[in-house]
Amino acid sequence: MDILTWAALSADEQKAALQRSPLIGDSGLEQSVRAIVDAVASRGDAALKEFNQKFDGAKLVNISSANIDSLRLSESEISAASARVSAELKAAIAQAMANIDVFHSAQQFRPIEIETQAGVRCELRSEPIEKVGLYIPGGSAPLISTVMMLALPAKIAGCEKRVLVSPPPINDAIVYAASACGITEIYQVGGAQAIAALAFGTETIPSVDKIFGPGNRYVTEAKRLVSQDGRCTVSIDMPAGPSEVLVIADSDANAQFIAADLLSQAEHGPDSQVILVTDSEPLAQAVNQALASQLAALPRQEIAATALKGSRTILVKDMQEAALVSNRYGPEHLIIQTRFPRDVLKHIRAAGSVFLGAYTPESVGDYASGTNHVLPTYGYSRAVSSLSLADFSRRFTVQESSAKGLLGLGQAVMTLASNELLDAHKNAVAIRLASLKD
Ligand SMILES: NC(=O)c1ccc[n+]([C@@H]2O[C@H](COP(=O)([O-])OP(=O)(O)OC[C@H]3O[C@@H](n4cnc5c(N)ncnc54)[C@H](O)[C@@H]3O)[C@@H](O)[C@H]2O)c1
Ligand SMILES: N[C@H](CO)Cc1c[nH]c[nH+]1
Ligand SMILES: [Zn+2]
Repeated sequence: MDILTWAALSADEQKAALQRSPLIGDSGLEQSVRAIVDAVASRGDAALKEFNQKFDGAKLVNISSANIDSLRLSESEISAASARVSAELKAAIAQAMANIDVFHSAQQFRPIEIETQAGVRCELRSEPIEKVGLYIPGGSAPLISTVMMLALPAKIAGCEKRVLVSPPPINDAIVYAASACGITEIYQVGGAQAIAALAFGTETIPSVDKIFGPGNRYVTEAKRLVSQDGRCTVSIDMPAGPSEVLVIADSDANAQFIAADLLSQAEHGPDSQVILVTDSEPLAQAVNQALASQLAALPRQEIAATALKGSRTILVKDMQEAALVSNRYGPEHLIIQTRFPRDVLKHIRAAGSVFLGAYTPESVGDYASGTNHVLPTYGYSRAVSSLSLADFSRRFTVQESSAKGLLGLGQAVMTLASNELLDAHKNAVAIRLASLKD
């Protein structure tokens, strides 16, 4: 990776050093995704089957079990797929599920009920979102872990209808994990077309209230488009696009560990990005050497090598400057491999998920520590939170004023209404206060 010295860069060069590959605002991407979304909105299942053939058809050759003409998996297909999953993988899924369950169950909402002034009671309540759609990426790697990250919180939150979509041919372990997490509605369709189906509904796939899940640029763009489309009313979790990691390291850090962590995200896709920020030039050089030797042994070396081309190392003067650079980038994942990682953590203002110390590779959070791996990318971690139980429910307020409460609050409300020139608002109070004088 190129090694840049932060202090020697102009303001524009610093900006360029923290640039991702274009995703949002790419008009070519928007146009092609809009065409897919419109086709699904107007032609439903027929369009889905055409796109399945067009974008995923090549993978279906010689796969007899992949019947993409029936979009929904039958009960017997679900059982058969589950039976093909090894006992070892089932045990790993069970261990991951237990940790994800513990961490997300601990996030249960606590209602608030409070008297703001005598006779005026305010409440904050929460209800599960009724219908949720869960997108599981499957283009270049079958993300079994994403099933657990979405399906478990949806179940814990109490979402009644939980629909899962993933590109064909759907992976057996994705089907097994879905079933283990209580999902019975599984559809074989991916990409922008799957997102459009969840937004508008088709003859086979039901529309949902909120769409969750990460994906490539087509999926992420489709989520953005449908969430702004006047023809449907669907929310999305967040822009969770191509994976990224930023590692902050000092001279104490292990170059081999860092290279392994950088490659773990670079292998996700050619548009993934990895950044090393360090105050040690010898470490930066050692990481570059380790990257070269570890990359050569990876099956997905072509993908990772492309991602590394768009990645870089930034040399800073100290850990405080490292935190400043990281905050400006707002990484999806932040790994801190320094002598005192919690001291650096104190300065962190923007990151989707943080991994502390030499023995916390990002992989543990990706799969099984218990935290959620669906995280904001593209700098959105500055304002958007990592996925949690709260995302699967909606919060709403309740208020109740007694007659005494209205006597105490009414005049202030009427004064505010008068000053907003909204007499009907004022009258709604005045008519009641008058009735109390009778
Ligand atoms: N941010 C997060 O929380 C998070 C978590 C997990 C994974 N990810 C990211 O998810 C992504 C998964 O990507 P993927 O590609 O492997 O799987 P994917 O399921 O997101 O996308 C595959 C689909 O893309 C569509 N597609 C492919 N080429 C197309 C084209 N030219 N035009 C229109 N549509 C096309 C196809 O329909 C295909 O089914 C990776 O970038 C990974 O880094 C992010
Ligand atoms: N690193 C991804 C989130 O950006 C999640 C993942 C799933 N499997 C492996 N990794
Ligand atoms: Zn990962």
